[in-house]
Amino acid sequence: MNMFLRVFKYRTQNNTNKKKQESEKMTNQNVVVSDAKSTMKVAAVAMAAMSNTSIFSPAVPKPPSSSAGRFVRRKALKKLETQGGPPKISAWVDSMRASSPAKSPPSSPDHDSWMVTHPSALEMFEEIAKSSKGKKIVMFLDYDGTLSPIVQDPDRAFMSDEMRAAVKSVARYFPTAIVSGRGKDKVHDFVKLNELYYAGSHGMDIEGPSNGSDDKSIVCQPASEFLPIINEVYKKLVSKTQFIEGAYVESNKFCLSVHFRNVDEKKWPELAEQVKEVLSDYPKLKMTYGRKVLEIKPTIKWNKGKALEFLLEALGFSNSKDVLPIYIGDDRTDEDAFKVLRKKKQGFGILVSKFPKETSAAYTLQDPSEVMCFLQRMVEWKQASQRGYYRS
Ligand SMILES: O=P(O)(O)OC[C@H]1O[C@H](O[C@H]2O[C@H](CO)[C@@H](O)[C@H](O)[C@H]2O)[C@H](O)[C@@H](O)[C@@H]1O
Repeated sequence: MNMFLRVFKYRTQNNTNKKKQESEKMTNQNVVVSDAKSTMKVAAVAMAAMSNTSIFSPAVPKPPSSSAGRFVRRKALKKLETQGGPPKISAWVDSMRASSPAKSPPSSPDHDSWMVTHPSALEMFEEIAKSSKGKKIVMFLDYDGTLSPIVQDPDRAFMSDEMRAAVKSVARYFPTAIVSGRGKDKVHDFVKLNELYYAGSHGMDIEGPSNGSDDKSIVCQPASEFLPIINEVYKKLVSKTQFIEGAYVESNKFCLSVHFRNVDEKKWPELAEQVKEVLSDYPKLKMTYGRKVLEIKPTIKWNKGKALEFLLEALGFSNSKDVLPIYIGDDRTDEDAFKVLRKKKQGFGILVSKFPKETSAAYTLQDPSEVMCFLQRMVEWKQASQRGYYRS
């Protein structure tokens, strides 16, 4: 991508009434791209993406009936996150439990039937490779639980050197983006590769690869106006939770994570109470449940799916015939990206999970070590096909 940069800033306040209402949620969008024409284009896409209120319900294969309880629990959790009015603390705690439900072990009937509807991306590699014929593959990778294993201490979720080498090789052949709930700089510090795109804060902080100077090819920060209240809430949450052993509030710049992985379950109601109390003063913030974490985000219509769409457009791949996006992730927040791909009938979502889960992903990988194998296989396949050895 050409690196002559211009900065384009726009505000949505002066738009139509609908846009005015929307702008209460998000008023400032900063976009930097390589030339004025594409700047306008990318800005327009971002605007369109922000104002799109429709939520797609893809034709996800029906889960096996024996898993019904788990899927009903997920639905209840979603309802709790999205419905208006403050839920009771007991409901919060139920949701905290539901966000880490009991697992069906691999080889259980549940697991076996799930693998039929969501086969292994390694086993289906030939199919995936075949469907990329004539298309440019773009890789999207979540970080925690995908490139690094889930660990007790969020600050020590390091990725292995072998994984780093695999990601580096993939990025040599395919544009590659890291899409994470972490702050962009923090996830960059973990990954340590300058040649990638980074979408931190659940996609609310996007930056293109550095060209060696200080310039960046793409910058998109749709939640920049929320920075002051996020910082304010961060301080309040740190202060309110400081005496709850094991609680950890992590600042992810445009969003916050309140970790309860190391908090005794008996203390979860107390933690929930404190968080609820702080958030009651901030109606412009919303909360969702992640893996033993409460995620606090601005109430804007932006998520990892929007970040994926933004990046594809910014990379010049708005024509779905030319591109095969592959998105690999393990988290509920990755489902927004899987849904986008399913809706567009474009590319594949790959869920990283050993256990059956409700998902819009087409394929699965069991854990980060399988993710690494998949990335290595992509590179070997690309090298072989460049040498003309690969027949599909
Ligand atoms: O979008 P992601 O890259 O998957 O980030 C989601 C959250 O990941 C991190 O928390 C999770 O991983 C930690 C380290 O393994 C684990 O201790 C924690 O329980 C998990 O929830 C990160 O710390 C959060 O800020 C991210 O939002």
